[in-house]
Amino acid sequence: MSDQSFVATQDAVMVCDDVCKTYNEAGNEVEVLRSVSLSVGAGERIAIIGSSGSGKSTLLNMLGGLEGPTSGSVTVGGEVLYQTSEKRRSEIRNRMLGFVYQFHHLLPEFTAVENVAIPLMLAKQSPAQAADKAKVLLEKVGLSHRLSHKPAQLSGGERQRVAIARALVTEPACVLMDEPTGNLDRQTAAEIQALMSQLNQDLNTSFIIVTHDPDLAKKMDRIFELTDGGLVEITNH
Ligand SMILES: Nc1ncnc2c1ncn2[C@@H]1O[C@H](COP(=O)(O)OP(=O)(O)OP(=O)(O)O)[C@@H](O)[C@H]1O
Repeated sequence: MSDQSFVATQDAVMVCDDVCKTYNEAGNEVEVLRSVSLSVGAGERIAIIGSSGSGKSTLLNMLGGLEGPTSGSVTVGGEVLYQTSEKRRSEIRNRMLGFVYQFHHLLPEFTAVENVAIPLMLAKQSPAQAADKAKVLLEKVGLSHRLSHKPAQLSGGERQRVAIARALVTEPACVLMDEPTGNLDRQTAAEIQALMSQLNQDLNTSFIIVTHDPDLAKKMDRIFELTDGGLVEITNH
């Protein structure tokens, strides 16, 4: 199927409809998400907050196609994620979504440029083209002096910025971030926020961000809190 089959409508890049998630732990059912619904418009920036263990990562994984709900549906670019094949799901993820996790999962044997170039190569771009784009993104996150460094040669904040560059390099419709500025000092966190705003304005990228940082949450268009398994919108500012 061609890329045109991915539709990021004005109305919703992502829709999460009546999602429930229950884990079965040693015979006990643990209900983590209870009838969660969320619609994310193109260019919309959403913060998800909630106490530890409230289900934020579970929800983010579900929105990102990593873990199916017990019931309910998640639709990305008009396609119901967990009703397609695994192959199709990974195509949707690669084409439509970008991910930044707390543990950045960079490949240790590859340089910063190579780590950022990998999603483009998976999308069938030539290695030279992919490396060029990766360098541009690494410059944007302030790492032009670290292009050939491997993850072990980078600081925690630098690794985080490589992960952010990797998530953004394919210009995804929606970026999912788990504590994107958690390990960063104030100045670097502010730079990353500025980069997100720039992408949001230039490319209408949507962001869904799980965060404990109230400053970051307040900069988003809408804030939701996960509490007792439910997602409740709280008034910004
Ligand atoms: N695979 C699993 N099997 C069983 N229980 C799980 C599983 N994954 C998560 N849980 C449980 O679901 C609940 C929500 O976990 P989750 O990681 O989504 O919370 P969180 O809000 O992201 O927490 P934190 O802010 O501490 O990262 C927790 O009680 C956790 O123990």
